[in-house]
Amino acid sequence: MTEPFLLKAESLSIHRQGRTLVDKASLSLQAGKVVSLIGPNGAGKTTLIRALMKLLKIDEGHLHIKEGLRIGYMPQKLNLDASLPITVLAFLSLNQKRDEHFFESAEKTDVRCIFERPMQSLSGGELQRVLLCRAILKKPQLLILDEPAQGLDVNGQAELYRLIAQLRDELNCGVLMVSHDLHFVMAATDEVICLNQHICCHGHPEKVSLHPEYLKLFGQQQAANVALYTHHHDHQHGVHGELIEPCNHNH
Ligand SMILES: Nc1ncnc2c1ncn2[C@@H]1O[C@H](COP(=O)(O)OP(=O)(O)OP(=O)(O)O)[C@@H](O)[C@H]1O
Repeated sequence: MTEPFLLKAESLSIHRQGRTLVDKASLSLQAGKVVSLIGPNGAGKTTLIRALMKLLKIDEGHLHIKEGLRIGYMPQKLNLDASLPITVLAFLSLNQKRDEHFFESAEKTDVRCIFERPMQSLSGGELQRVLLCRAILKKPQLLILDEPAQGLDVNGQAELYRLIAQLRDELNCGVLMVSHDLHFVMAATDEVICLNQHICCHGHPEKVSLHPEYLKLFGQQQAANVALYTHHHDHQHGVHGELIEPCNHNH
């Protein structure tokens, strides 16, 4: 019998140095579904996803992982040694054959054109695309992305979330991503899990965005986002973004 889930966590708790970092968290991930993990700084998001990948010891609870599950992971940070320059191509080739799939993955994530560039010279958006490319090289059934759009401007974020949705469709993989970009999370996610050590609320983005626990944690930020996206535009911009003085219509 095939399991309906790729990964299922039941009441996972992680304690370190007398502190509870994750408290009885339960979740389930399926092929073709995007789940976003949101929560304030220090809420335990990275700790939880590292535990789901068995990179950290779980103190209580159960973790069921589909046999042979291939996970592609995009970490939050990449520590590169500045004294050891490495090109994008060499970085992606570490432990990886340069076969047809390798070049297809590079095409999909649009990194082929930067193969010869040193990793240290990449812009934030280019680096995120390279890390995403590396995450899909092993043909993952589950993609785990830790703040994939960090440091990108609004257009860069929109582009990256579009790419993630496209990869989900093409690979039919499950996606679990940690995000702080509530605006995009709400638009690009099948399920939102709001974590603050314990899971405060979860479900469809529209439902979660109205949940009292969510509003307590993110109400102000959401209000600011709404203000940002619906600000009163009482001026005009020229083609280069310059401000054009309002005209006086004295007819
Ligand atoms: N090995 C450890 N021992 C003790 N405390 C730890 C350990 N690892 C993480 N922590 C603490 O656990 C808390 C949760 O950290 P974590 O990185 O999971 O949060 P996060 O939700 O991913 O935060 P951010 O949004 O800032 O990335 C933090 O207070 C962190 O200092």
